[in-house]
Amino acid sequence: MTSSAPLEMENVTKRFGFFTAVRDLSLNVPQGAIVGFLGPNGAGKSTSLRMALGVLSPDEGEVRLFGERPNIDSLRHVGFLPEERGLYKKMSPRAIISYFARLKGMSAGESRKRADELLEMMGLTEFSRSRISKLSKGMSQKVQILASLAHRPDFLILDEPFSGLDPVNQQGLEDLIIEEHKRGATILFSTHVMEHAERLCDSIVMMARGRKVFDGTLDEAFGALGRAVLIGVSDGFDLDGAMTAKGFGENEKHGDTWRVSLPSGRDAQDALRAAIDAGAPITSFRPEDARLRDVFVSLVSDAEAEDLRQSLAAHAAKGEAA
Ligand SMILES: Nc1ncnc2c1ncn2[C@@H]1O[C@H](COP(=O)(O)OP(=O)(O)OP(=O)(O)O)[C@@H](O)[C@H]1O
Repeated sequence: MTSSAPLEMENVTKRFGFFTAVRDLSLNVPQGAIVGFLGPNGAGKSTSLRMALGVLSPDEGEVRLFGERPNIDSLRHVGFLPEERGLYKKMSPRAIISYFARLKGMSAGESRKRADELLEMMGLTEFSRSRISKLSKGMSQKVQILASLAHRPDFLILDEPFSGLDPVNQQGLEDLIIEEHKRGATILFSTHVMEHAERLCDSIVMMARGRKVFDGTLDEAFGALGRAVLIGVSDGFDLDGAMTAKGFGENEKHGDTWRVSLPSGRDAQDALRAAIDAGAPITSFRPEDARLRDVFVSLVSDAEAEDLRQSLAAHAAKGEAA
């Protein structure tokens, strides 16, 4: 296998008619990484993943899979779970999984062995010879996931793999992703569910309205949100005035608790000291425990606000020109 990164996208744009679904996207999925691809509905995730596989061609920019434009050879090393689910209803899970493995070059004997092993891992052994039509939606989704990775791909691309699974099966899928990663696979998966990304990923890429709004490690994502502490005070104390005087300018009140943003170079202890020095009657204190969900909401709303600003500016420019 080549030493090039499993996936590189450079300034990729995709339009459908006048609509730009993906705008100037650059990203790099390095060998051995688990990357989460996040974004609200319609952000352009599936379109980007389809371009990564060569199912769609970009209008601008370049896609490289293991250093080459997606082609039959490079795709042999890739496993893909599409967003659209669907399997041959009359086949059994065992037959489907081994069929997909054989399509990617595995021998008949090895593919059946691998199918049995995977079905056991996902608790599906007793259904291995049933027809897909007899399985629940979640079960057939698990079979489709197993079919995508049966040939032990070097690079696994999963489009919304967790959607439609109950919490137990979501946990089972997290375990499977970790197993695949231990085996040596690089993984890129899209999701709306931040908690999976928080638990599994080395780094994340966030999209909103076709644009990349964040690309970095989880720590960098939390850093992008800005840190804060939550300070509870009694007797309607004016913490805002006190903290502003001590250089903590951004303070929001939520009931008796204030959210005090930490300016760069000041930490939680500095904020606590400042509140004590100001004589605040403190009833509670804790550094804010930011979640990926907060980062996501903040970056996505920034991107939406920027879009609105640009479209208003374009409207105004049109008006002036008329
Ligand atoms: N073949 C197509 N023709 C026209 N528009 C399309 C096509 N495919 C996608 N789009 C549009 O491009 C935008 C991005 O769609 P895409 O499916 O990539 O988003 P997504 O981030 O995967 O969203 P979701 O999480 O809802 O699946 C959407 O507005 C969608 O309607």
